Amino acid sequence: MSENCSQNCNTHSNDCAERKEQKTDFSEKPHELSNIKKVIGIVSGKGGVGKSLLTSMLAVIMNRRGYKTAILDADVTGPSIPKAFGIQGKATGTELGLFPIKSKTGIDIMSINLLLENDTDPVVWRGPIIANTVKQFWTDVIWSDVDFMFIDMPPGTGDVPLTVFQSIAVDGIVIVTSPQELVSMIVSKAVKMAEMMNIPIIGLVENMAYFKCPDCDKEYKLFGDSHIEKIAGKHNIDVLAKLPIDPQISAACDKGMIELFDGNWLDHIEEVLDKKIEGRNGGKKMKIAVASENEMVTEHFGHCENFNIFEVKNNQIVKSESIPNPGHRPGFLPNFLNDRGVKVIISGGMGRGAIDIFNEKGIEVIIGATGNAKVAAGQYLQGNLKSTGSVCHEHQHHDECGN
Ligand SMILES: Nc1ncnc2c1ncn2[C@@H]1O[C@H](COP(=O)(O)OP(=O)(O)OP(=O)(O)O)[C@@H](O)[C@H]1O
Repeated sequence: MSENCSQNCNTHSNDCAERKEQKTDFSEKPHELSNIKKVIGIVSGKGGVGKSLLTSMLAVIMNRRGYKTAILDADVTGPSIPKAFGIQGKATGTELGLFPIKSKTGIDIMSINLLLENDTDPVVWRGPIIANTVKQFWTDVIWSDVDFMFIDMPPGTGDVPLTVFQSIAVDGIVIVTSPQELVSMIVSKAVKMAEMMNIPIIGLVENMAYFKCPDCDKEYKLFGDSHIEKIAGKHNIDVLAKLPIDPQISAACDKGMIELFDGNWLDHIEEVLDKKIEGRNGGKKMKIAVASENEMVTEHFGHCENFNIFEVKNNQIVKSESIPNPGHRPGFLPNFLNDRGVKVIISGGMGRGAIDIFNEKGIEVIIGATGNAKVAAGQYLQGNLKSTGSVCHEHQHHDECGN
């Protein structure tokens, strides 16, 4: 360290070797017992356009198709999800965390209304508390295995939705509008917010687009002609669906029977969400390193013989290579693997020091693994390999395990 260094990088404009990078990553990890594959946020420019309805419908459709589905109701000041699903009970918890409530057809739901004593109590909290509540729905709720989580986002593009986007790793958003809104401006704002957050936009849904006369089947555009295609074209995004105003829909919401809704407007959504959205380990490439003795997971991370590196795409191993351990010096191996793009390290055992360095670099550490390295990597991708979390303290392992 230079002799002039005050260890406060803000007081100097010059770059120096000791300069520490400012961290701007506010993302929070989900509860360690949650294994959530894809997270879809439903956003709108303002309240009352059908955001909760669309969130519910998407969850119902994906649940009908056999996916494990969950709804995180982040619309804390206007929570309408429990009512639409007819949920009366209250959420429970243990010292480990909170449990969502299962709907009649098995959709896991968490909402502020499942925690308030009286669900007609207004939530008159300020923005930071609301944002924090939503964060806790992500970090403190034990969601277990979820294929698709749908988040009913707080309305608008202000402070609260922004904080939610920063803390929860959303894989894509669906923007819902209605024709009477100032659609163009609202969509532009939502698109800008998504771009700022670097979140893919899955598409637009126009709600209340028309009313179909039950007697003559004629469609009436109650709010005038739609400009949704033009707006979508301007931003190069897809129009996923146009939903009619349908008294049966509002009746289903009011009676808590949204799970029985009938309509084919969103039938193609499985294709869009399953194939086109990159999940946590989805379309993005990533690498898993397994500390090994040849083909087998080793107990001793620092003194392993080789690292089996598996390249993953669409949650599948697409390439395998074995690289020799370049040698063990404290703190060296985490940097060595990080430089090679490794995002997950699997080992039998590891010292606290090495675990901390990996964690600082955002690399997930799985310890306690045994057996064949490729099988272990495959189990991890299936969500079946959990870290025992056991740190190696034994004196004789001190050096071998990478302390
Ligand atoms: N296409 C539709 N046909 C009939 N009723 C609808 C339709 N879309 C929404 N509604 C009704 O309009 C009301 C508002 O919808 P919803 O709660 O989904 O809006 P929102 O955007 O989530 O609003 P908020 O942000 O205020 O919660 C609900 O009673 C819902 O049943």
